[in-house]
Amino acid sequence: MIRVHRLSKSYGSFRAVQDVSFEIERGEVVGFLGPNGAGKSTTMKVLCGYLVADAGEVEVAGAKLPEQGPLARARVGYLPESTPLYRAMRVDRFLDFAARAKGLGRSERRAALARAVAAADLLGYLDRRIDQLSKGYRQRVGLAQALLADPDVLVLDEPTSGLDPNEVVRIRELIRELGRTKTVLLSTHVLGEVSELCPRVLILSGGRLVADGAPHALAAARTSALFVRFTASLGSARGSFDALEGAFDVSDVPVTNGAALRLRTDDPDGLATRVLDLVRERGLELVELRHEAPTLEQVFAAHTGGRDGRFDAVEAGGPV
Ligand SMILES: Nc1ncnc2c1ncn2[C@@H]1O[C@H](COP(=O)(O)OP(=O)(O)OP(=O)(O)O)[C@@H](O)[C@H]1O
Repeated sequence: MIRVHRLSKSYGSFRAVQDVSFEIERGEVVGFLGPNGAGKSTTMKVLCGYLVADAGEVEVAGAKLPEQGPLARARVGYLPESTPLYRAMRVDRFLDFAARAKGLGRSERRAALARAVAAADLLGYLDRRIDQLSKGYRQRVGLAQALLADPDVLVLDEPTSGLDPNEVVRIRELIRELGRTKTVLLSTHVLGEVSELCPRVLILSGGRLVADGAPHALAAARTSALFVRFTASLGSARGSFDALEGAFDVSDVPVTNGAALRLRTDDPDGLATRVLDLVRERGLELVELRHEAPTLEQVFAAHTGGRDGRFDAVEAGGPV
């Protein structure tokens, strides 16, 4: 449904998107992550035919870009970061206007409007002025506008940004519903939203694609840790943990009773076996052994130059 090959886009001499490639199959719901200024909106605008790439090949819903820009705009539903709504207009008139702009004929418009209004859950609000709606409802109007031509592909740029928690929940439900029948590319800064809605994520950083995969697979590819707790202090056995094969960054974790360690590792299963052997050998009393997998936040940070996903007591749930 979406094929991007070596896409680059600059603003003047500033390279906003560099050599980005990915493909999205029909029916996928994909999260598009990246820090501010990573190039997400720029990529999305190119996909929707609103910006022309400097280099690369882009094909969306069968439309080649930029050659078939009008076709792409008809086949892709786009919810921009700040929805350009004519706020003094009534909802129904705005949607009718948007449907005309998409080239829908009179008879098509009626059906398109009814379908989009139902999908965006806007019934009962059609005669309201847009500027009298809450931000969540204005976002629904934007969503209805994106759905007018019944597109196969939806590109949603931070659809829940700035909404109150109830509205966030409702918009996420709508997106989940739409994801059953459509291909969705969703940019967001809310990692919980991605975990909830997207089986796959793309992470952009500094204009480059730095990760592509299922959140759990990306997490599995990162360094994780083992947390081990004992009834009593380790005494002379402490040094043996530093020497365990596959353990690095062995750190003491403050606990109220006994002793605890966090061992960073790329091989949690193998290391757990060696920890248990050592415990037996040294006659230690173990009260807890658990694997701490990296969270999506840590994966994101590691890929985008934030904190590198190191484990400390706070990230791992506070002192034990
Ligand atoms: N019209 C423009 N002219 C010049 N620079 C621009 C323009 N639009 C975006 N940029 C710059 O390009 C870079 C990428 O911007 P873009 O909006 O694509 O990032 P983003 O990942 O969507 O960020 P955010 O999460 O803040 O929306 C940023 O540094 C931005 O300042």
